[in-house]
Parts: sequence; C-alpha cells; structure tokens
Amino acid sequence: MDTVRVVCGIIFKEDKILLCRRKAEKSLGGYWEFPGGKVEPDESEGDALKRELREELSMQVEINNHFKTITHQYENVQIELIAYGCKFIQADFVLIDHNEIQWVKNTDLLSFNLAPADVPIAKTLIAKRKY
Ligand SMILES: Nc1nc2c([nH]c(=O)n2[C@H]2C[C@H](O)[C@@H](COP(=O)(O)OP(=O)(O)OP(=O)(O)O)O2)c(=O)[nH]1
Repeated sequence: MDTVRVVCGIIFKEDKILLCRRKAEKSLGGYWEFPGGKVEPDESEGDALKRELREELSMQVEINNHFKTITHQYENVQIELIAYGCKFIQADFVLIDHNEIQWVKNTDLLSFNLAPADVPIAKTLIAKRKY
C-alpha cells in the first residue's frame, strides 16, 4: 500500500500550541490535529505546509525545525506525518476544514481526542517541554 505524505505544523504562540478539530464530514472527522495536509508531487514539505495553512486557516507562520516524523497505519491508508515546529505570525482563522480551534498548553495536549498518528508527537512534545 502506498504511503501518503502529510505535513503538519506544531504552531507556537508563546507557550501554547494550536490544535484544530477536523469537521465531522472529513476523514477522521471530530479528531483534533496539528494543521497541515497532503504534500503534492513536486512540492517541498515547507511549501506544502505554507499552502495548507493559508488555504485552511488563512494563516501565516515562520517554519522552523523539523520536529518528528511518524509513520502510522490507519485501517485503509498508511500516512507519514511530518511535523515542523513553527512560530505563529498572523491568521484570519477562516475555518474551511475545521470546526474548532484551540491554543493549548503543552501539558494539556493529551486531554484532546487527537488523531491517532498525532499522539506520539504530543507525547514527544510533553517529554521535551520546549523543543
Ligand atoms: N493535516 C493533518 N492531517 C493529519 C494529522 N494526523 C493525521 O492522522 N492526519 C491525516 C488525516 C488525513 O487522512 C490526512 C491529511 O489529509 P488532509 O488534512 O489534507 O485532508 P484531506 O482533506 O486531503 O483528506 P480527505 O478528507 O480528503 O481524505 O492525514 C494531522 O496532525 N494533521
């Protein structure tokens, strides 16, 4: 089975991280995620992340370090979830693919119903506190 490459942002505003809840009608609807999306062919991970954040949230960030990559097998798809640390710059937060957003303290991440692939990323964030 092919692996779908997905890039997501661990977006910091001071000591809080942005979580977004996927709309009910989407795949993994109702789960909270780090925003981002699929990397298109011939697109860099950074360009894909900037594009997705602009399209989904009208948001601009500064992309910093690669944080962690997780391979996760869902029932009918395998994804490679590539997470980058980002600094929040500004957003209109016009929600397209999500129905709620929240800025969350590191230590509260696991109290959200995270997409299963995101759980190891949240655990690493909690273990490191600051990356
Ligand atoms: N953006 C994002 N997607 C994630 C995360 N964790 C996780 O399992 N995913 C999954 C959900 C989707 O199956 C896929 C990303 O696709 P996407 O966000 O571009 O969604 P999409 O609209 O293209 O997907 P679809 O509903 O059309 O299938 O990766 C995450 O933290 N961020």
